Amino acid sequence: MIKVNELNIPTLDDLNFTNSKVMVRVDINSPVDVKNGKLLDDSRIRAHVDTIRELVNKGNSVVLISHQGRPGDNDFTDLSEHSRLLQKYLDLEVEFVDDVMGPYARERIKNMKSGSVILLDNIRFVSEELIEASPLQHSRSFLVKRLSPLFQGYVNDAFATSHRSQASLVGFPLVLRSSAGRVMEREVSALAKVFNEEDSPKIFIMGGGKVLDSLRIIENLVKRRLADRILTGGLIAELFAVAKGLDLGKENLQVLEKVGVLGLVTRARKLLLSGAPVEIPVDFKVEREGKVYEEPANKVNGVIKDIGSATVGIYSSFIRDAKTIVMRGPMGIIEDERFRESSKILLRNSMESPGYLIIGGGHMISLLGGDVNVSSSKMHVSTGGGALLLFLAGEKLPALEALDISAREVLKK
Ligand SMILES: Nc1ncnc2c1ncn2[C@@H]1O[C@H](COP(=O)(O)OP(=O)(O)OP(=O)(O)O)[C@@H](O)[C@H]1O
Ligand SMILES: O=C(O)[C@H](O)COP(=O)(O)O
Repeated sequence: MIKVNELNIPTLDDLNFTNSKVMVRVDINSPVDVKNGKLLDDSRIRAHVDTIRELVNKGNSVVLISHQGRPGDNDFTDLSEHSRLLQKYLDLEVEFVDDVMGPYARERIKNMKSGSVILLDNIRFVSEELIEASPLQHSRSFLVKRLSPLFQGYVNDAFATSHRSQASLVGFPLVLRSSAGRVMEREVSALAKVFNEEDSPKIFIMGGGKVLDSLRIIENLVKRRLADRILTGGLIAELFAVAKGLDLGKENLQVLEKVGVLGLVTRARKLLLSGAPVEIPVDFKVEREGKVYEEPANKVNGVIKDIGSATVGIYSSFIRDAKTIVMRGPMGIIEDERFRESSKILLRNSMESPGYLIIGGGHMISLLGGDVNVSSSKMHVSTGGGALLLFLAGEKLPALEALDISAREVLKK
């Protein structure tokens, strides 16, 4: 059992499914090259291999469900390419069934042999999946009523989707014996450290462009006194610089206005006045007439693109003394290699520091070469984007709540 935020989450060690038919909810939602349907990054597919292999090795028949994209978006595709990659990494046959809960899918599931693997099609082809509703309501959905009788157990391995109260994530645990998979277990165990007192001092390095999400995390960290220091980069740093009264110049204010950040200055200022341990850059890398300059934060003349080297040095000194470091979002516009150095230096210093490092977010993971399986005793690379943000912001994750309910109500039967 994993205990986190008063929840008890069963693991595969608690349920130990053998010779059963098990539904496994994974998150293999991946960036798609819309020109040819190829996946641009398969790290999430690779992340789930050990859960699937463990279940197969115990004689279970495994039926995988996942979403890809959202209806109407150009990355909303079927899962045929995902099944090809899963088969490659699992080194096992993966039967792709281009159905979800219809008669063909149910027939194929009924006829499975022990140790076989099926991947059903995109779960978001089923309209009920996109409804945000309670576990009880979803346990009464057609999706759950049609599929659950075919299984002896359910495993949720989709940490990166655990912030969604959708049928495939919260409906099955109320009717089937359920546990977390190994990805979910690794994520929740690692991230629980953030809330553990003894893993201090804790440094949070918050960057990127999702300013409202990052502000919500910082507000939670300050309210719960979880952070010893919050080092800012990216657009969140610019928000706090403005909140501190720095004049970043018209061009940068226009950038902040355009992405709706200026409306958050009051909230940021309130945090600063409450004594929040938020550090802002002392210098920035700016671009002016096509050239790159480093300028003091109070004398910016150009468009901010990254934090400066003096700031990297100061932030690195804080990192060296930390026991837990959480990094989410890059310090600069890393799509442009001229603005990648600061993030890479801080990432390297964090990895070399004696502290435990948690990294989240697609852009930061890309600096690692995209491998989310880099989980050592000193480091955890999260598969989560929005889910990680909300977990760090102290919000409840419905999929975890549903597993806790299952442990209390289904397992006890
Ligand atoms: N100073 C800056 N000005 C404008 N954009 C910035 C700046 N610094 C970073 N960014 C942008 O932030 C984006 C990444 O932010 P984001 O919050 O999405 O991080 P992430 O690690 O990808 O997280 P997730 O996986 O949740 O998307 C990049 O596209 C980058 O260009
Ligand atoms: O990539 C993600 O953040 C997860 O797969 C969740 O996807 P969603 O935001 O479409 O629910």
